[in-house]
Amino acid sequence: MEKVVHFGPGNIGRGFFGQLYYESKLETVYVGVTKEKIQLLNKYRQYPLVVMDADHVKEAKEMIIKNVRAINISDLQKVEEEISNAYLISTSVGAKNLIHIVKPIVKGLKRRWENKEYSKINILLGENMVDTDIYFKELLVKELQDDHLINMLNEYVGIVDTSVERLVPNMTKEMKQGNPLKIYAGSSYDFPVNKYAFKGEIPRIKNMILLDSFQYYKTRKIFVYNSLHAVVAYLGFVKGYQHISEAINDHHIRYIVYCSALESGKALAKEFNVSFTETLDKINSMIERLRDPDLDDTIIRVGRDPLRKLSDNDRIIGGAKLALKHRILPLNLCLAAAAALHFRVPTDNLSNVMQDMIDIGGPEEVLEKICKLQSDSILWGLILGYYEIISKGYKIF
Ligand SMILES: NC(=O)C1=CN([C@@H]2O[C@H](COP(=O)(O)OP(=O)(O)OC[C@H]3O[C@@H](n4cnc5c(N)ncnc54)[C@H](O)[C@@H]3O)[C@@H](O)[C@H]2O)C=CC1
Ligand SMILES: O=P(O)(O)OC[C@H]1O[C@](O)(CO)[C@@H](O)[C@@H]1O
Repeated sequence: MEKVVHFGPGNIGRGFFGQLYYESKLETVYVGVTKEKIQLLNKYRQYPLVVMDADHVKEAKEMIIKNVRAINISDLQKVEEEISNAYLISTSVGAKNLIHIVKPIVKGLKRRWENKEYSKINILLGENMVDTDIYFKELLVKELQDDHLINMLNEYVGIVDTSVERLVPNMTKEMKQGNPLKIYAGSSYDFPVNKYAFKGEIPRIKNMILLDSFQYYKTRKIFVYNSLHAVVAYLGFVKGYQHISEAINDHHIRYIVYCSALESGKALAKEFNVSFTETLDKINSMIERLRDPDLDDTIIRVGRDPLRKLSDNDRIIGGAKLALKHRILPLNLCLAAAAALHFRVPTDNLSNVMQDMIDIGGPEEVLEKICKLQSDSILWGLILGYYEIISKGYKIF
């Protein structure tokens, strides 16, 4: 049985990739950081997955995902060994953690080549980030240093960006009852990937969709669908809600969410010269789906890492900049950015870092360093204006 080394045995790692690989008759070796989870995966070599049916949420289907084991990222030698004879590598560690898996991957690749293993290998990136492939390749090149090794990377390693469509929410204590490895997931099975990024034979993975226009597809996922999700979370947080379904069922919030998605969606259609109709249908159905309390999620999870979500090429500012480029005034995205600047969750480290930045340098510090905005720009003025309005407690939504 061929082996996949998958970094990140979290929600998407177990709730999506594990199933894909099991059903494609591949073995999954998870590389993680949590000792207990690694021990459990090695003890049972399987875990239960509950797939919730989108249209008949009460008819959830439980299955057992098998052929799994796990190793710790700190055990560099084992990681190196596993990569040296792997069929495929994949990730779902969170964009901010990609930097921490570069060294072990490079060591594994070097070991492959030292062993004269010159079969081509692909790295599937399962993170919510635009241009993850470009970013990750830069990290690999920096770590490899040597020109000869960089040539080897170019020749033998495919760095493939993907779009994970499935939603895996926060696991509550009740959900994990009976088995801490148990995971609940949304029903989406599709796995779109960048068709042109593979090296060698394209791996046979169930439900993998080879897309021609991957760049448009992925940017739309982040700038429109993930964006509207984040907008619900940040506006909901300001209004004191805890769940996404509560926030989206608030008429004022729903209206702003819808308008924000129109701003980025229309800008994207113009940028890529495609029709907006299909995107509009999807925006409507996504908003409806978020209203369903059976598929609920927490505002804290969806809004997690606000600094990443406010960065210049991510779901809020990325869409706002593109909108402005196409002469669409992104008032609603700016309001959402201002709300995001108020996101303060003690357990979310990046929200603490953001609040420290704001305490020292004001919201301007985030706008300049993270959003990469100029102080004389339209977006700067709009976001700061909304930030002040929210700070002063005026009700604008
Ligand atoms: N949850 C969801 O519905 C979706 C998530 N995504 C993306 O998938 C990625 C993972 O998200 P989730 O699974 O929800 O998060 P998660 O927090 O449940 O999983 C991340 C996993 O990576 C592990 N990890 C962190 N640093 C690591 C390192 N240096 N080496 C090895 N493992 C490490 C964590 O311990 C955890 O098990 C993110 O980029 C997210 O944006 C994409 C689509 C859907
Ligand atoms: O996983 P991130 O990038 O922190 O953001 C959460 C977003 O990703 C998802 O988990 C899946 O796309 C959504 O629930 C949400 O829009």
